[in-house]
Amino acid sequence: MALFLINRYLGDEEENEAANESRSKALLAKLQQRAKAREQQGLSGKGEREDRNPVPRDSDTVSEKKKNSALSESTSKKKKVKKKAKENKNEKADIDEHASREEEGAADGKVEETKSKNDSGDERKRETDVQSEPSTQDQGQKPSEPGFHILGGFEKKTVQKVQRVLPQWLAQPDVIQKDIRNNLVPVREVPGICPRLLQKLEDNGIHSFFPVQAEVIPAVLESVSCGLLVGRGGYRPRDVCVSAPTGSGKTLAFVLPVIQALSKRVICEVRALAVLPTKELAQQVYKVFCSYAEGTNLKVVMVSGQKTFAAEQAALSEKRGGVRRSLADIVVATPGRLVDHINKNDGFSLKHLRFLIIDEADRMIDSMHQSWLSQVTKAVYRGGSGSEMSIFGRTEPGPITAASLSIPQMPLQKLLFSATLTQNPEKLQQLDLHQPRLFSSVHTSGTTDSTHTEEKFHLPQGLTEYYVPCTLSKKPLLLLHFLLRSKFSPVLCFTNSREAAHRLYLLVKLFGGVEVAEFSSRLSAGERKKTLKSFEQGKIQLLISTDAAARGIDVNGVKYVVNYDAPQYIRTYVHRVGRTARAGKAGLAFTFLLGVQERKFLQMVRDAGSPGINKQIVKPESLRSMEERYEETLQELGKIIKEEKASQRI
Ligand SMILES: Nc1ncnc2c1ncn2[C@@H]1O[C@H](COP(=O)(O)OP(=O)(O)OP(=O)(O)O)[C@@H](O)[C@H]1O
Repeated sequence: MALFLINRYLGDEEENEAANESRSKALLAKLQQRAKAREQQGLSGKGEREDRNPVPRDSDTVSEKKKNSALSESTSKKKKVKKKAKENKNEKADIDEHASREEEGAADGKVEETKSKNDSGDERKRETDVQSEPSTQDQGQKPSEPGFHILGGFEKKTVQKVQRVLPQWLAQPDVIQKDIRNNLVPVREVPGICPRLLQKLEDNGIHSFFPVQAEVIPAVLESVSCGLLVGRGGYRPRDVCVSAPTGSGKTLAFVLPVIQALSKRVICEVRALAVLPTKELAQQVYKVFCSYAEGTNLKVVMVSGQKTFAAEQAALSEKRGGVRRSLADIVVATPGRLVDHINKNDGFSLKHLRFLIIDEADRMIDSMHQSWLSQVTKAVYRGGSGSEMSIFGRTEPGPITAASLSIPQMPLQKLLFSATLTQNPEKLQQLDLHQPRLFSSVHTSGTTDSTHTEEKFHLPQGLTEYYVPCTLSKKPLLLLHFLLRSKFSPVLCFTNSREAAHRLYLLVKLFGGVEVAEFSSRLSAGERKKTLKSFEQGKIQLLISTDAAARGIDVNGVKYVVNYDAPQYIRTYVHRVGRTARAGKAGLAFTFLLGVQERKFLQMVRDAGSPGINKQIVKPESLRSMEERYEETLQELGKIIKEEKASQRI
């Protein structure tokens, strides 16, 4: 009697168990009967054979010899019988297995029952595994040959889902409130800001800090509280990563502490380097640095290709009496021009660099193929190893040891900023961060399902999102309807290519009634700068742009963003719509969606954490009165494009 009852989970088979039981019992009995019959047949067959071929007997043999031979004969007979029985037993097992396999497809669970009487628990389990996976056969694998045992290790196991585990610094960030208006902090309440900067802020009309500034400024100031050489407790300061919505004031969050930290410097050397992806952004950040460096000895220089290489070279350093002298404390650069200066400009030195600021960090990581970061690191530690171990000598940081701490050296602290900072640790690894500290408005749980890898971003609080279902042919009319009938102004409109931007610009211009301009790489840097200025001054009602203006550009007073072409990636969407609803203000974003785009786009926006996107329907009747003029315009547009193509301007 069994001491314990072990209930096994048999899945769906359990339900059919009762029905299958009687059949399997019958089958087992039948098989056992057949095996027995064979066994008997084998024995009787042997007896017959022996009768037919009797062992020849010699009448003259000694009786003892007879005895012995009789004895050995009976022993060998016994052995043979045993052997035969054994063979039959194996045969029976084979038959069982063969029969089980034959029955496999016909009755689930039946074979299971049969085998359970013969096999050990392990074999039974293996068999169950094999049976419970018809997919093996479905996938084109041969079913195992009847009569052969499946040896261990080949059964298909269920693949465990891998949990994505974020490092603690990513999983548990310092939280930044995304609601700007209700979380303003008076500038004088934030500790550590010098009186000169407080005055400057007041002069610039800034009386309160936005949440990101109230969190990040004290953190960076704290890392320089013991001077530029060492961080708190004598250790190398931690790198800082900031992920906060568009228009939340990230620029001031790095400009203010850097200016304050460097304002007491004695010798002019490049101590802060801000790297930005485009000339326009570099120009914007340069302006903010200049504004807050006013009244100090600090010199800010921009190297973005807006001036000639020689002019930038002259602005960065000079040689007096054969001695190089830096003319810049803070350099604002685009990666391409920066690498040019590192490689071709002898007067440009980064040996004293203390802050490396990477704005639009996720984009800058993606453009790592230019290897600008490794070039910067090389330039920082150039000539640092070996003989020149003075207070200014620098070696690339390694593990912390008593020896490594005995000579303090200028640490390089990285400050990363973006509205869509990647949470991909592999990508962030490329930046070689030192004990990073993350400030984020998005809180992600430490572990997530591997299938659910979408990253979440916060959109500005004051943003209202809409999507407008439309057809390809009616898209331009919709835009004109918003401008001429709904009187939207100023509108920043995005297309997916510069050709599309140019075509739409020509079409709106030909239709008339709207002050329109385009913004793309078709224009020179100078033309783009002029266009942005006119748009900011309110001289342009509609600016049609590629993604060149999607990131970072801070144009005051943009009330409407129109995604004329739906963006393909969520990051692009976040940055495009983030050109409105900045600094806690309100703004509207419209995305034109073709029928085929609707489902995927809406899913993408929802997955990224959008609070909700409203449907805006424009009735066809509303467009009817513009249709005739639109048709004429299309014909004119066709001619102009032909002419442009002929003169190869497109
Ligand atoms: N404390 C403040 N009070 C009032 N206005 C502010 C304050 N801080 C920043 N601003 C203004 O808010 C606007 C957006 O700031 P900023 O360009 O730094 O945003 P951002 O977070 O860098 O945006 P993006 O991610 O799009 O680059 C700017 O016009 C800036 O002058």
